[in-house]
Amino acid sequence: MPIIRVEDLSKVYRLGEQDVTALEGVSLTVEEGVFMAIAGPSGSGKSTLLNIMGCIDTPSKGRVEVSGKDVSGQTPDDLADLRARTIGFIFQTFNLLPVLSAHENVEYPLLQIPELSKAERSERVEHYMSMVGLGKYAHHRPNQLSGGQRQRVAIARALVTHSRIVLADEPTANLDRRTGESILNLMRDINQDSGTTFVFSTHDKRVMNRADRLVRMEDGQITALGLKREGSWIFVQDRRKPEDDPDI
Ligand SMILES: Nc1ncnc2c1ncn2[C@@H]1O[C@H](COP(=O)(O)OP(=O)(O)OP(=O)(O)O)[C@@H](O)[C@H]1O
Repeated sequence: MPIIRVEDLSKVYRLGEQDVTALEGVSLTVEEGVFMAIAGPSGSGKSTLLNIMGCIDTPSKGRVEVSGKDVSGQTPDDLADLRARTIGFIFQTFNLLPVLSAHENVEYPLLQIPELSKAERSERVEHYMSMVGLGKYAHHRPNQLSGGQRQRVAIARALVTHSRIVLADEPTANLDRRTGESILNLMRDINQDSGTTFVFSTHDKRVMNRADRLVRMEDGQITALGLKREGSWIFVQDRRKPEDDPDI
């Protein structure tokens, strides 16, 4: 069963007197366990698509299913619960709370799960902090951590609720190349070890080439859909123009 399915999505933002079409007729199936990259130029709709798949934004038109459930009929409380228990987010600017320690940042989403005791929360936080290699940094505040370490905290925070899906908006954009690679390796290891589905947007060709599924976007539409087979991309839908980059 696909873990996310979107059908004929459109999103129009009203900006003053103008309508801006961010997505137009986007349909996509995300199978459980994939490591999927969404690539495309700035303004092509990558973040809008991720936000709608993660139920933090709603489409103007179209259908969104998460874990087989149509989310359009759900109340804001149901959606908050679905997000809290199923979906983790990672952002390019890390989005950690500056006044909280690394441990407290990771613990924060667990406060929305009332059946967990304080001891269970601590045990989970320690497990994920050590999984991302930050066991010794629990008491550091974000401004006492490097960019790569902050993104590791964000990864632990995304996983601590036992999310089956992690959506990451340009997770390596603010990191130098080596640190970005180590973050990507960490995400890939977690994907392979635990089967957690990852969908991430990127501009970076090296990052997209690490994926096993590739969605190419242009002007709010999907122009190509790639599957990795024995190290090469096979495109099952391809509406790219001849002047587009042939590699992606
Ligand atoms: N809140 C908003 N209000 C108005 N227009 C918006 C809003 N959010 C996005 N847009 C517009 O929608 C289009 C798609 O934006 P989106 O952020 O999804 O693109 P993107 O591919 O993620 O870009 P980038 O790579 O620069 O982050 C753009 O034209 C953008 O200006």
